[in-house]
Amino acid sequence: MSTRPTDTDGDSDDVIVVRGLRNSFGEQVVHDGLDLDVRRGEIYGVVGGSGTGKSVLMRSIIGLQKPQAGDIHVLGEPTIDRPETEMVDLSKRWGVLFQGGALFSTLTVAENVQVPLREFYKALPQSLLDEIAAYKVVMSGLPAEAGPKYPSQLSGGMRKRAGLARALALDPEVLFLDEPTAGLDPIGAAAFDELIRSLQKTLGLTVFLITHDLDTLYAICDRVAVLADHKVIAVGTIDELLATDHPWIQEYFRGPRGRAASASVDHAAAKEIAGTES
Ligand SMILES: Nc1ncnc2c1ncn2[C@@H]1O[C@H](COP(=O)(O)OP(=O)(O)OP(=O)(O)O)[C@@H](O)[C@H]1O
Repeated sequence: MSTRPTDTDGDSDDVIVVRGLRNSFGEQVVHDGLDLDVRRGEIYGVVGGSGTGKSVLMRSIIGLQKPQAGDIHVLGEPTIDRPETEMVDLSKRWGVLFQGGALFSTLTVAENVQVPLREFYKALPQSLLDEIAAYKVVMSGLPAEAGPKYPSQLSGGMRKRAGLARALALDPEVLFLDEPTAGLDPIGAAAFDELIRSLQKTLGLTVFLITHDLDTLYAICDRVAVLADHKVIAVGTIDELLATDHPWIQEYFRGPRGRAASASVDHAAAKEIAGTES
């Protein structure tokens, strides 16, 4: 486990590199000297108390929030102070699922998925837009019949999947997810976790995942970064994090909910082994 990145430039295989990030709103300092590195092909979880700046961090990385200081590179390219046209080209290479899905309520699911396609590839014929949207809808685990429905006609879990279908519209290399399982029941959340894991494997995605969901952290994250004191105070596998003596980390992962999440992963692993052996 590392508490800070070991070099200043990041590894060439790092898809996201943040150095010396500072964000503040008036007197309130959110980040100060924050560093992180996300490796290609990993699911990188980000946790921290409420208000520690997880969403502001994600918004900074994708260029929606201009930091006071720092360097950010995604896929080897800077995201701070880029000319808009260059930023548009870069942003085609990632997909974002915001908290709450952020779907357009007056558009159907299929039309929502087509929004980024229309924005970036204006000349695509409608037949092709329809075909791509239908494919992304099914890829996100929705029935094909969900395409012509409006967000208000879907359950919370289906709306998340619709948001995911839109995030996947441009075949991204990196997927940013902000609290994807918030508001889902445990079964729906576990199914969504599985979907993320399987998409990450089959599409070779790198995933930056903000979550409060301990089950998600245990089930699918390769490494987890902990935000506190305005920076990433520790990053590693959950076992590595458990070996630290930071009080917040201990309380978070060893508290009753952390123990329950750990037990449920152990139980799932035992069932899988039993299934393989029978
Ligand atoms: N545009 C803004 N203007 C002023 N303050 C902001 C703005 N955006 C975020 N903040 C503040 O920055 C802090 C971090 O916000 P952020 O949403 O990143 O927290 P978070 O860690 O994602 O929280 P949660 O886990 O509750 O979603 C909060 O105190 C928030 O009020």
